[in-house]
Formats: sequence, C-alpha cells, structure tokens
Amino acid sequence: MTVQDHPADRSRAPGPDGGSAPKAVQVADLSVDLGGRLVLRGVDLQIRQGEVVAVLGTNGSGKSTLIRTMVGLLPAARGQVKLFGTPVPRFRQWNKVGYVPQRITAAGGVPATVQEVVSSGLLSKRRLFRPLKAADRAAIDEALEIVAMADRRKDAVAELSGGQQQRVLIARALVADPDLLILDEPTAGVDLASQGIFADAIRERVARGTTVVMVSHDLGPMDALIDRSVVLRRGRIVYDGAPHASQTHAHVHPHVADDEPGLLS
Ligand SMILES: Nc1ncnc2c1ncn2[C@@H]1O[C@H](COP(=O)(O)OP(=O)(O)OP(=O)(O)O)[C@@H](O)[C@H]1O
Repeated sequence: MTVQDHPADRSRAPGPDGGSAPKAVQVADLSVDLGGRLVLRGVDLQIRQGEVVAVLGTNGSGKSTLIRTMVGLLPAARGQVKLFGTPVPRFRQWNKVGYVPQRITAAGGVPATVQEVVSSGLLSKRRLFRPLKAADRAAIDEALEIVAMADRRKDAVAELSGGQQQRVLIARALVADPDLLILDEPTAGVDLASQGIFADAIRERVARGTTVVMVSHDLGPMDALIDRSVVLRRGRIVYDGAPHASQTHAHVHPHVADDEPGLLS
C-alpha cells in the first residue's frame, strides 16, 4: 500500500486497490447481548485497509464489547463482523491481526518471561512446541527493540511495571507483523515514556499501511495519527467522521459510568 503523507489524505484516498480490496473490518447491524442486556445495538462500521480509527465514548458505552466481538471473543446476537471479507466465526488468518486487550493479561500469575510472551504472538504462524526458527527469533528481537524491552527479554513479566507489561503486550501484537492492529486502551495507566515508545511503534506501522482500530480515553501522542473517530453511546454509534469534531460528541468522563442502574441482574 502506498504511504500518504497526511493521515486525512490516507483516509480519503481510494488507494491503489481502487476500493476493490476487502475492507479490513466490516461490522453490519451488530447487536451483542451480555447477561441478558443488549450492550451493542445495530452497529454498522466499515474500516478500509490502511485507516486509523479511534473508538471513543463514555465508560460502559460498549467500546470494549465492540472490539472483543471484532476479534471473536464475544458472539453476535444479531448481525455480523467480517475481517478481510471473512465472517469472524470462519476467519482463520489470525496472524494478520494483532490484538492488545484492555487490561493486563500477560502476567496473570503465569511465570512467563518477556520473550515467551512475545513469542506467543507467533503461535498462529507456527505449530505449538516446535522450536523457534531464525526468522521467528529475528521478529521477536525486532518487536522487543521497537518497545525498548530487548534488555529485559529474560525477565519474568510479573516483575515489570504496568507500563512495561503493556509494552510487552504491544510487542506480542506486533511480532507477526499484522495487517490489522486492534488495541483496547493500549496506553491506559501507562507511563509517559512508554506512551511515547508506543506511539512511535504505531506511527511506523501506520506508515507501512497497517490498519489500526484503537479504543482510547486519552489519545495523547497518538492523536495526530487518527484518520477518523467513531463515538459510541449506549451501544450505538452517535458519531462517525473527522477526528476533531468527535471531541464534542465524546463527552468522555473516565470516572462516570454510562450504565443504566438496575438493568444488570
Ligand atoms: N459480562 C458482562 N455481563 C453483563 N454486562 C456486561 C458484561 N461485560 C460488560 N457489561 C456491560 O456492558 C456495557 C458495555 O461495556 P464495555 O466494557 O463494552 O464498555 P466500554 O465502553 O468499553 O467501557 P470502559 O470505557 O469502561 O471500558 C457496560 O454497561 C458493562 O457494564
């Protein structure tokens, strides 16, 4: 994919594929039911390859639910999600997708080293329990260099700070060189140094044409990379367009939930 200089140009240009390449993400009339409650209601969203999209909205508006349904962690009650033209339940090319979940799951009490966690990002590419090939080792080294964690590769993940653990998860998402990065609050609670390193890593991938879908309360250094914002409210899209206009729709209050009390059992 040709790299355009300005993010806005990149989002508007049809691209060398003239629009014929399958969309990176197609969400059609998606509703998701969690615990008997419709958390997403009739969401439609199309993301072209190479676009960088921020998903915004108040707490509880359904951002994580949308992201988790995109990567097949939650089923659709109605409608569907396609990745690169294939419905998620049939999608098998998970090496094309890098996913960073909202909260730290890398440590989780498992005594894994930094290198082990990052190499798990290659699992869909290689068979379990087979030794790493030289190319795999080079990819792991590169991903660790990008997040400035190469000197910590032998350390247990549980011993790292929250920001460093998040950098390890980002390296795991980058190691297979995915075409689509799906990031759920990747820099929440992350120190400034890690945020800067993370933004540099994403900028480099975006310049190479990687599609990015990112949930964030505070885009920080990532703001300049965003082509388009989508704002959710109570499970529906209430804004989809230019990033800066979205700020007036987002009304992000990190400590105020958008829940309707009593609807959860
Ligand atoms: N397992 C579950 N069962 C029932 N309700 C759930 C479940 N998980 C989440 N919810 C509810 O679904 C709604 C949407 O949650 P979601 O995590 O998608 O919101 P969010 O926009 O990502 O919020 P935040 O910014 O706090 O992460 C919330 O009201 C939440 O309480």
